[in-house]
Amino acid sequence: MKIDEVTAGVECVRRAGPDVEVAGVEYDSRSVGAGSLFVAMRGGSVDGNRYVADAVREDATAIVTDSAAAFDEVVQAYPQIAAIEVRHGRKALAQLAANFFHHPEQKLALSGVTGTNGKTTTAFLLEGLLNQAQRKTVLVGTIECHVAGKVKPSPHTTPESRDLLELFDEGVRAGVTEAVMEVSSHALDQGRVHGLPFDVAIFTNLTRDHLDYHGTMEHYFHAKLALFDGTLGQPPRVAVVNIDDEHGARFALRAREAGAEIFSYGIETGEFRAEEIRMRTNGMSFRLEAPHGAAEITSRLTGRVNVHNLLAALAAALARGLTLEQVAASSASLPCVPGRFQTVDAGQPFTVVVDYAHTDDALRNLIALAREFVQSSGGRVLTLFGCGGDRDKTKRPLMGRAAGEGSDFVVLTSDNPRSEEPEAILRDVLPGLEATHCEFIAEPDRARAIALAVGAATAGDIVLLAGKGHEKTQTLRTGTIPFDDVSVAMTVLRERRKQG
Ligand SMILES: CC(=O)N[C@H]1[C@@H](OP(=O)(O)OP(=O)(O)OC[C@H]2O[C@@H](n3ccc(=O)[nH]c3=O)[C@H](O)[C@@H]2O)O[C@H](CO)[C@@H](O)[C@@H]1O[C@H](C)C(=O)N[C@@H](C)C(=O)N[C@H](CCC(=O)O)C(=O)O
Ligand SMILES: Nc1ncnc2c1ncn2[C@@H]1O[C@H](COP(=O)(O)OP(=O)(O)OP(=O)(O)O)[C@@H](O)[C@H]1O
Ligand SMILES: N[C@H](CCC[C@H](N)C(=O)O)C(=O)O
Ligand SMILES: [Mg+2]
Repeated sequence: MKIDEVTAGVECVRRAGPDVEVAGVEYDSRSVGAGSLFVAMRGGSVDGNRYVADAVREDATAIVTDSAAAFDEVVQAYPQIAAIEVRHGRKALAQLAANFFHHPEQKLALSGVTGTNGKTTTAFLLEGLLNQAQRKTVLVGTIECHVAGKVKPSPHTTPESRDLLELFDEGVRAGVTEAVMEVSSHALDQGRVHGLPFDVAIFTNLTRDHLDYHGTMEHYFHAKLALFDGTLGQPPRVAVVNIDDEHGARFALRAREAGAEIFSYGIETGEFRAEEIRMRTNGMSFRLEAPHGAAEITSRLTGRVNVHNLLAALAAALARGLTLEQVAASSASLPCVPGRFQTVDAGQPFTVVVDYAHTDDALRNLIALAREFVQSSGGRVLTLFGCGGDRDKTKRPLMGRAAGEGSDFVVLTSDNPRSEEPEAILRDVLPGLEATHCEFIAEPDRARAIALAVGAATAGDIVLLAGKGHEKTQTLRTGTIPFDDVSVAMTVLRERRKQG
């Protein structure tokens, strides 16, 4: 593709160099090959402009940079290279990639889910509803990506625009007509989804997380708002908003002002409501009250948070043109999401649950649900959890408090310590946990901690293994090792059985 075609619509500060052919668009020098256009941009940890020489060595034909100095250097040192200076690297990258992949984002109906918790679950549910209606989809999110049923690994909740557009392009070529994606606050803030024309935008909830990145809840709120208020280029056609959340009304107001139609949902308020909820450990049902009728909904998912997630997915599916009859008929067969309230059963007389709760709000909801379930058996709630390293430290004591307040016994352990000292993370949790006077033990080794939690359980109890959900690895200072809560728990349960 000619450089002029790739750069069409990109706001350039300066341009120089020849009229080159572009064979690929890359934002990482390590992916550059012959004919690539390399977008060199300043990041939070390194300056991509440092890698311009590497890109040239790999036979890049064009450099787009967010640095005036780097632009001058390319013009002087590499006259054979097309040089373009832009103000915002990631916004330019999004436009360049959209041009390069022939605008697949305009050939798909895009639904985006944002919020602190529930994005993965809601996205899976919506994808399932669309698939049941014979619509081919792309799914993008934390666990994995799907392109017309083909499963692909997911390095991020929301990939860089270039990778996203490549997935969309693959989808379009496979006959996909809809894309459902999780949109993280990091992605919104950085411009990874800049220019994407969302048809439906979903807000699940806003509670404390990621303050290491956003600084304050107000900044975090504004990052998420960008999906609704036209900041990305245009507002969504429909905004599906959780009106039970304390921030819901603000999202709805700003989306409406921007021109979106609002589909509000909530358990008791909102246009899409759940009435007569009946909850079981292995499923639930309720009557969906919608603006144009009502329908009986049955699901394999359980818990109040999943009533919200289902309402969001149902409202979004209706916004995408499915009928009430279609969504009601499909909901019962939608599978549970891996690592979200996933039970581990080796025939033991108590329940073991693996869940991805990694915020204080999610932990509190999870424990409250477990409490409901043990009420009839008279059992206890035993909670194992940790906090991720190199992430929001302010949530650590709050998670400690949430765990201690609701549980009968807590096992405090490591999540993904990343570059941090595991014991230091545990120390940050203690003030909140100790304030609750709940009995607890601290064991930084997660496998050993799981054995302790399961070992402490007796008939009728619920053991919650929180924080890592579907994850198959644990990241420590020494590297990333294979680790899976479900299989560790299964091994422990089987051994416990053998020992009688
Ligand atoms: C805080 C954050 O979002 N960081 C992401 C971001 O980093 P950054 O902007 O600081 O970039 P950088 O690493 O400084 O590099 C700058 C530029 O130099 C380039 N580079 C770098 C090295 C090199 O040798 N050559 C080269 O060209 C990089 O590709 C990049 O273009 O862009 C990088 C390139 O895509 C990501 O790898 C990195 O993810 C880090 C590892 C990360 O942990 N991100 C997490 C926090 C994240 O994004 N999470 C969210 C949401 C989680 C949720 O769902 O709650 C997500 O969407 O996944
Ligand atoms: N609607 C909800 N409200 C509050 N908590 C929820 C909700 N849905 C799920 N949770 C809790 O949050 C955990 C993570 O859920 P999910 O993976 O769907 O969220 P997410 O927003 O995709 O998270 P992440 O940002 O880490 O990708 C679940 O295991 C559950 O404990
Ligand atoms: N998307 C979240 C996932 C956290 C999962 C938890 N296991 C952890 O490592 O903190 C994050 O990157 O902050
Ligand atoms: Mg997710």
